[in-house]
Amino acid sequence: MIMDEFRAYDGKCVLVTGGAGCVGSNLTGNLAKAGANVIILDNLSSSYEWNIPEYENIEFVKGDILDDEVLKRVFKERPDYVFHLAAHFANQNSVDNPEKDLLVNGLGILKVLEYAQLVGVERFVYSSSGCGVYGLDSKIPFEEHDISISLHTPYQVTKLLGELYTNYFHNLYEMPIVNARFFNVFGPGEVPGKYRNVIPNFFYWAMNQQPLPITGDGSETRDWTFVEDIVRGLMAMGVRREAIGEAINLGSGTEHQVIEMAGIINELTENPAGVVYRPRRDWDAKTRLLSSIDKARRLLDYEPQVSFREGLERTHRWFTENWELIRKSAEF
Ligand SMILES: NC(=O)c1ccc[n+]([C@@H]2O[C@H](COP(=O)([O-])OP(=O)(O)OC[C@H]3O[C@@H](n4cnc5c(N)ncnc54)[C@H](O)[C@@H]3O)[C@@H](O)[C@H]2O)c1
Ligand SMILES: O=c1ccn([C@@H]2O[C@H](COP(=O)(O)OP(=O)(O)O)[C@@H](O)[C@H]2O)c(=O)[nH]1
Repeated sequence: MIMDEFRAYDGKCVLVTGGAGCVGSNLTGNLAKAGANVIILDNLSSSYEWNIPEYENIEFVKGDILDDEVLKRVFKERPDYVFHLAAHFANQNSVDNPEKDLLVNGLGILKVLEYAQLVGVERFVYSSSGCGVYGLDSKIPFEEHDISISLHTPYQVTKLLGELYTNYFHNLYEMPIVNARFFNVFGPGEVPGKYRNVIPNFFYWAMNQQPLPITGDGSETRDWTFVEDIVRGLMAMGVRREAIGEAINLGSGTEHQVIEMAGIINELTENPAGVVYRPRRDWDAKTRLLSSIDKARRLLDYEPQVSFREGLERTHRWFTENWELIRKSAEF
């Protein structure tokens, strides 16, 4: 996947907070392949060390973004680029633990920005969220200007807050920030669990031959985006000048229904148990999420490469190859 422009990372120091997670483990592997010296700062609160790619140019520092001592240690390396992915994840977790959510996603990003400002980074890329910034009053497909401040979970509030902080550092200190608005990411690297996304959890239950619980009527849609496409978009955001100061959607630009996704997963895993219907989650007001990716195409030459079906097949392969580790790690 290495394109010519990603050679800009060769020999550079890149800090990835949350680099052991789903997106982070895929991003750090590709940065390492591009020749970067990668530092992962992650407290493993929602990820596993076995998931970190093994390259000699990846250093893993176990620690918390709220801990000044560990922040001083990683910023002493004077990173050229920061990808800030660490977060308290995600909606249901934030409804259950709203104060922790604010601490990590609010105070956490503020601290990382303060240290990034002190050392003077070439780029600070923040992983914002489509579900966090667009609301019921935003027009579908969501364009970057059409944001909402009528949100439904603490996580959505704090993902938006993160953008307000990055914009503030850009406006006052001219920090070269980019706000990457991910739509529902899926793919190898996301271990199932109580607070994880639907696709890894459906694979887990299907591989255990359990029925897949559809929370709603199954007609709900999401703009599921394969993690490798997200990584290509992120790496372009790190090097493209046109991206500085911008918020840019990273999605697939297509939507699929939950019932379709469940059917493919049951087919791939040969799960005879089918689906069961459960009530919609009380905070889950957005029955459709769909990105416009025109801006990403224009500014980044971004083009999703992996179809939904192929992405699910590749995720299934990862589950099969890592089943014992996944089975031991998944907590519900
Ligand atoms: N996955 C999605 O569908 C999606 C969609 C929109 C936005 N995002 C955002 O993208 C980023 C990455 O998402 P992901 O799916 O890889 O999530 P993830 O939970 O797999 O990764 C987040 C990582 O941050 C780490 N972390 C949490 N709190 C920390 C702390 N206090 N200090 C240090 N590390 C900490 C976790 O251990 C984990 O490895 C997050 O910021 C998330 O909000 C994800
Ligand atoms: O156990 C579950 C969890 C989620 N969903 C559906 O899957 C979609 C995506 O849910 P997820 O929690 O992965 O992401 P989010 O709702 O935060 O976008 C939503 O339409 C949910 O209704 C589901 O049917 N069963």
